[in-house]
Amino acid sequence: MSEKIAVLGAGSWGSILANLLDENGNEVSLWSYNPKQVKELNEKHTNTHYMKDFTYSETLIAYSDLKQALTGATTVLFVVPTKAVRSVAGDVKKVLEELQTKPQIIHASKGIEQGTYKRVSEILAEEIPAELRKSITVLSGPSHAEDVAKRDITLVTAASTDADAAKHVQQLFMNRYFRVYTNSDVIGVEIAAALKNIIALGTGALNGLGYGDNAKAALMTRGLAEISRLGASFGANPQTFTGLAGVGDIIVTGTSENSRNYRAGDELGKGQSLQEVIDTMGMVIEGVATTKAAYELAKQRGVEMPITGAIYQVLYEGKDIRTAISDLMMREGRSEF
Ligand SMILES: NC(=O)c1ccc[n+]([C@@H]2O[C@H](COP(=O)([O-])OP(=O)(O)OC[C@H]3O[C@@H](n4cnc5c(N)ncnc54)[C@H](O)[C@@H]3O)[C@@H](O)[C@H]2O)c1
Ligand SMILES: O=P(O)(O)OC[C@H](O)CO
Repeated sequence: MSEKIAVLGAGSWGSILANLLDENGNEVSLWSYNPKQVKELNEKHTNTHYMKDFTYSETLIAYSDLKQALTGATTVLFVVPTKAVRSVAGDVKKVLEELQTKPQIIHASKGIEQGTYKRVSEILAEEIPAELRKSITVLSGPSHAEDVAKRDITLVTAASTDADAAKHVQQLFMNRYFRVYTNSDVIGVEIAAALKNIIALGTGALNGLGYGDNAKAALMTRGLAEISRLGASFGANPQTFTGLAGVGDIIVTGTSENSRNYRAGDELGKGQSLQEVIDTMGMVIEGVATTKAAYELAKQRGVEMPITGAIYQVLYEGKDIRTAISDLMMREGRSEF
């Protein structure tokens, strides 16, 4: 099967997924709002700031003009940071109406919108033409761009309320190193994907402070418990949190130097300020904004999320990390389940 696919967002993940789709035999246009990046991708087939030492397929074409990128596309994949999804989707809507095309919509972003607390598929549903909403599919799971760039084995899930749409995404992405399952639980997959970044900030901080594996395993396990509680309050399927988007992604993000969230936490643990960490990363650290959104959302819904609350206090209220850890540890004893 070969298609014309437009990938929107040429950071680490967008550019590597675009390259994978190209390798799978599709005609891929990669859109970035940064003309310098487009020039580098087309002339040198590199994207040095985001993927050091990777050479992209010569048939992958980058565009800074959205209309050019979307022309003829039967599938559109959004991979911009969550904070940019609404504005990019609004622009996409205008172009699609002009082109009179009706592509399938996929996204691979992991976050929750500030203020509205919307998941990415909800933002897209509000912004794209109404007839495309049903096709929205989320691609998520334990997947660092750096590993996919090496064609290392990666398993993810494609979640949609439309089974045919999820199946289509599975077929588009599957290859010898990239295996895709389908899932109908969009809510659970998106909540798990967004909130695991908060926990990775935490395990990174534990690492920076010199804590060991026990502490990180504890944080990931109890972190997933509170993520599942929030998911349940929205009607998510509890099984989703035991799957690729849940436990899988919390392991990969919460233990790896490839994770920007983990690395950011590590630097915080070593004593850098949040602003210093953001300034030096030069790439999106989704967990920072998601911590605020999840903290407010949990309060609004009356869901108990002590770890998220502690990380919120560290990031947004200047609480000392060691005090936050000690306060969590000294909470009243309770039953695990
Ligand atoms: N990097 C990974 O391994 C990975 C894996 C799975 C999911 N994700 C998710 O994918 C999303 C994108 O992450 P990434 O790693 O590619 O980020 P990145 O920081 O590497 O790149 C982000 C890209 O978005 C562009 N961008 C930023 N603001 C924009 C705006 N307002 N309008 C248009 N474009 C804008 C940047 O120019 C850049 O090209 C995030 O939600 C992330 O959680 C990343
Ligand atoms: O680098 P991070 O922390 O944004 O994590 C990347 C992916 O979400 C891992 O699955």
